[in-house]
Amino acid sequence: MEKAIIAKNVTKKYKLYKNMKERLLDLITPLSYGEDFYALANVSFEAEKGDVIGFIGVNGSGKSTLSNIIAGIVPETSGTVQVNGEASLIAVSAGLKNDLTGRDNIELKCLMLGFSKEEIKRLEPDIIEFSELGKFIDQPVKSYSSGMKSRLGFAISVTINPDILIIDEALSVGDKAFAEKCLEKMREFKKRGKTMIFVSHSTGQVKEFCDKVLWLEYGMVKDFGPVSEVVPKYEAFIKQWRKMSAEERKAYQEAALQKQREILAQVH
Ligand SMILES: Nc1ncnc2c1ncn2[C@@H]1O[C@H](COP(=O)(O)OP(=O)(O)OP(=O)(O)O)[C@@H](O)[C@H]1O
Repeated sequence: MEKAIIAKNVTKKYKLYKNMKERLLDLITPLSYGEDFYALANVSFEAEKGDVIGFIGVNGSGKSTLSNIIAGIVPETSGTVQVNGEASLIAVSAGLKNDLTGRDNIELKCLMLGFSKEEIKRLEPDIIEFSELGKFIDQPVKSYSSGMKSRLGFAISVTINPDILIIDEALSVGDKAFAEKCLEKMREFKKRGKTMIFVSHSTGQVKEFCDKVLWLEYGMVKDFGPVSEVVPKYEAFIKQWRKMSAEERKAYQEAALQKQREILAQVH
C-alpha cells in the first residue's frame, strides 16, 4: 500500500510566558525564560493512500496542532512528517487574509499553490458558486461571520482538489444545509479514494466517514486503529470523564503529564 502520510515521533513544544518581559528576555538573552509546554509528544501514525482518518480527543489534546503540522502551516519541533502529495487544510478562516476580499483570497490561495492566472480564472466561478457567498465575495473577509469564512475555505479547498484534504471542525460552524453539502462532497471524495483527515468532536460524523481513528490525549497517542475498535473506547472514556469531579480530573491530568514527561525523557 502506498503511504500518504508518515508521521514519526512528532513533538511540538510551545513556550508559555507569564508576561511580555519574560518573552523578550527569552529572545534576547542566552538564558532560558518561560515554561515549556508540549502540545504534541512523540506522536507517530501512518495513513495509507485513500484512508479517511478521524482525529479525536478532548479540547486541547493536540488535534489542530497535528493537522497544522501535516498541512505545513506550523513546523514540528522534532520528529518528521512525510506527506506524499499536496495537503490542503480547511479550518475556520485557515489561511484567509482578513483585509482582502473573498475573491482576492481565492486568487491568493490559488497562486500560492502554484496555479496559473488562467487556471484561477477557470476555477474561480466554481469556488464562488460552492461558497454560496453571492455578492459578499467582493467584501473584505473581516466582515464575514465564522460560518461564511468556513464556507469560503471549504469551497477553495474542495475545488482545487488536493491529494490530501484535512478538515478541522469546519463543519461545526455555519448552517446545517451547507454542512450537508460539504459532507456530500466529502462522501464523493471518499468514493474516489482521496486521503482525508477529519478533526471532529462529533463521534457520529467520525463513525459515518472515517475508516481509522487517531485518539490524542495531552499531546500523546492514546489509541490508533479502526473506527469500530477505537470510537467505543473513546465514548466510554468521555462518559467517565463527564462524571469525574474537578479533583479527579486534576489527578487524571497529572498522571497524563507525568507519562508525557517519561515519554519525552526517553526520546530526548
Ligand atoms: N501558539 C500556541 N502557543 C502556546 N500554546 C499553544 C499554541 N497553540 C496551541 N497551543 C496549546 O496546545 C494545546 C493543543 O492545542 P490544539 O488546538 O492542538 O488542541 P485541539 O485538540 O485541537 O483542541 P480543540 O478541540 O479545543 O480544538 C492546547 O493546550 C493549546 O492551548
